[in-house]
Amino acid sequence: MAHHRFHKMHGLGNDFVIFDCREHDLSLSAEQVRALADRHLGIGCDQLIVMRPAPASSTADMAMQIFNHDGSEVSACGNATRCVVALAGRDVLIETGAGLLRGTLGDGAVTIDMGLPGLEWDALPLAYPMDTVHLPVGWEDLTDPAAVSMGNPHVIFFVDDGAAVDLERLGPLIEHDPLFPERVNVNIAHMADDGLHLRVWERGAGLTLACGTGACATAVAAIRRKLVSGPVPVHLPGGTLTIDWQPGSNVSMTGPTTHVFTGEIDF
Ligand SMILES: N[C@@H](CCC[C@H](N)C(=O)O)C(=O)O
Repeated sequence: MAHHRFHKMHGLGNDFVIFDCREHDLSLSAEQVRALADRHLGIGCDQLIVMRPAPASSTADMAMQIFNHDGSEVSACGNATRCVVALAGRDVLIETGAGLLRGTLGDGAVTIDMGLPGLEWDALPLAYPMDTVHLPVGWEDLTDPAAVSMGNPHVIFFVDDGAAVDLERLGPLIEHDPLFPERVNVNIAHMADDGLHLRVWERGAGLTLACGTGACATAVAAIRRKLVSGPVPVHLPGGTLTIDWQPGSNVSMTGPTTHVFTGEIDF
């Protein structure tokens, strides 16, 4: 049993438990992650984050490790990356499973250079070669999705009424479909005069109030379909992110972060 300090933070209500392990070691089993992330028995969060020193071979200032609520380790989390930059208190280059990401502190917001989106079928991956702008598949009324990797896999449905979609029922069905060998994050978007409106069923976490990589993937898919051009506001249940992307360039994500409290726990 050891004593651990943690930060509870969120980006637009997508909440995190963050351990700053830049100066000491911490290894976590999937079972420990699930226990800490549990909202009844643990601290509670959508994702658990570990800040680590950058590997000696890297030019980064630090590294971050990302675990979903279900204990699975994943490569990318946009909202948590902003929180980590806010905790660092300065502009930083972060080594992630999705590559090197640059975070810039702004006036009340953090901008992350999220890198190039993965636009080929095998970047997600999908089980079969397909046109990722229009996947010829559907689940009940949800048809004709797009697919984009932001270092993690996203499928995006453009619908007329996002609120009418039973995402709690369809989300897990699509997340676990064999078309997505590494499972998938499910994005339901609709276009409005003020930008894109988005709800996300996250792989390994379920319905969340916001998903940064989901907002990036959805903006990229909408721009590829020529529905919008960047920068585009993406409105999520927890608030708004601004996403910018021009074909061939990196995706930029800007949004707020909130530090809720600092706590201590023995495990
Ligand atoms: N909330 C995140 C995404 C977290 C990871 C995702 N659930 C996955 O499994 O890929 C974000 O803000 O991007």
